[in-house]
Amino acid sequence: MRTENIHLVYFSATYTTRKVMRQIAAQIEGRKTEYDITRSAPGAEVTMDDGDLLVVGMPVYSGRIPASALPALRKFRGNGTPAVVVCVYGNRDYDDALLELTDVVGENGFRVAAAAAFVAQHSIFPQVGTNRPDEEDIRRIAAFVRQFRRKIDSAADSASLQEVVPPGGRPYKTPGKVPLRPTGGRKCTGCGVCVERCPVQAIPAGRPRQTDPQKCIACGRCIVVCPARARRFGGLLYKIVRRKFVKAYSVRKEPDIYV
Ligand SMILES: Cc1cc2nc3c(=O)[nH]c(=O)nc-3n(C[C@H](O)[C@H](O)[C@H](O)COP(=O)(O)O)c2cc1C
Repeated sequence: MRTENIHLVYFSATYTTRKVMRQIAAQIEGRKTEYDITRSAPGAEVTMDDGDLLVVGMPVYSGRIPASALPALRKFRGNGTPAVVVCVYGNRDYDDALLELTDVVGENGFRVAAAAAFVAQHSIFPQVGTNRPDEEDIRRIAAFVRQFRRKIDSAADSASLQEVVPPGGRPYKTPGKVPLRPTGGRKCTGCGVCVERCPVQAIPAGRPRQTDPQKCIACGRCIVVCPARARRFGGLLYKIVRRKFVKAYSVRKEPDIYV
């Protein structure tokens, strides 16, 4: 079957999921439309049909997909339309996230023909998965694209596409609340870039050194966008958790592909 309109939908706070999605996009032929749902959802539902292919990318947050991304993700509706789902995780585990993403996309009218979990630098503990995706990951991404293209191209129609069921359990694991919040330090110039780019409006406009602990999802966006490098995770708790985390999860993991 032909899929000439490629719709790339992703949530990406620190841009590694976006990097994976753009690598995928670079390997697929067709007319591409990118929807970055990190800070906002499309105003109206986006309905897909014949000739369309949905490719969705989500980071893994506590073994799940980010809860704050779900309302926007649910705006994309299919009509038996083929879809490919991708999770990007920080070298610990993707637990139930890929299954959850497959389920959500399936419930919205898509047939999930392929799924993959790729590794990227951990956005809270950058000493884990440092500089990934790397050259080897990019080769694996290209191989994944070749595999799902072959599968979709050789299917007579979407009804005959075999759907994938990635690993994971139902009910999905309950995500633990991450007790870490980035804050601004003395280098903060009050420019407001973090206030504007925070996906959940957790940084008060007049007081950008602070973070609203009720709203913050610890995504790390404010750290990577700060031009003065003034924001960071800090404090004793962070240092203790980081030491344990780096010790436990530094052995390199490789991507998993389900086609
Ligand atoms: C709140 C939070 C929870 C996370 N939970 C996990 C996890 O359960 N397993 C894992 O391997 N990585 C986890 N990570 C790391 C991210 O999945 C990883 O860094 C991802 O590449 C971030 O994507 P982004 O750059 O597109 O925001 C977590 C990151 C954050 C911010």
